[in-house]
Amino acid sequence: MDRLIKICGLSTPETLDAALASGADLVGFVRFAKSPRHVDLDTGRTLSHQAKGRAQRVVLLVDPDDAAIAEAIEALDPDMLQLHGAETPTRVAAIRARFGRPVLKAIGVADAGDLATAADYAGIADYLLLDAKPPRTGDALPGGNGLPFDWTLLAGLDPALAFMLSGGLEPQNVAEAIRLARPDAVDVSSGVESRPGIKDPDRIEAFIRAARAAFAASPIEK
Ligand SMILES: O=C(O)c1ccccc1NCC(=O)[C@H](O)[C@H](O)COP(=O)(O)O
Repeated sequence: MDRLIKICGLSTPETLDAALASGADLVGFVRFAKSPRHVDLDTGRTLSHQAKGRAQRVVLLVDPDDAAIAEAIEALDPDMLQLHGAETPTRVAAIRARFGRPVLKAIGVADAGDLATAADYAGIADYLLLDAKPPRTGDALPGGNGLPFDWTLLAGLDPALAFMLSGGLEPQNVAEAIRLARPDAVDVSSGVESRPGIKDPDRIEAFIRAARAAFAASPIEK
């Protein structure tokens, strides 16, 4: 994972095209019925076909059973699975072994103790996504809440651990996030929307431009 930019929660051909034309490295499709970004299998199939060969296609699932993974793979043929629930290291390993797709495991971070949890997945998940821990309110989603966490916590992270950063990123703050947290990749959803679930092509383009410039200005050695 090397200086990559992921746009998550794409659900229309037009906004997917904006992400691809702006140079997104990865595009994410959410399979979570309570999300305003949820795509049904037919829509996901069409979008994934549109992105094939132009960006890595990621299907996001939350605590999926094997049947939910199988139907998502059959329809979307993703390059990667993003697990955004409470999947244990054992479950992540089982999913990798059974389905043979790389796994991006999301870890909610609110304090330094959460970084120890992240380390538990090193060598098990293919990639780690350090995201803001969702608020404890009843209507909060497991992710995609547009909330940042304290990026300075990541100073305590093993420098050898490659990770993707997300949570409340937007065109205006992604450069500062990259400077402080020194991630290998960044991921955004809410920060490139005009309202929940509605992606804004201009914000997508601005985010990718800002992230690219910040990565170029902040080389990392791992
Ligand atoms: O986007 C959703 O609706 C969603 C639903 C359930 C689990 C995860 C979800 N999104 C995750 C993401 O979009 C990102 O990986 C990440 O959480 C950043 O989101 P944001 O803070 O909105 O940029």
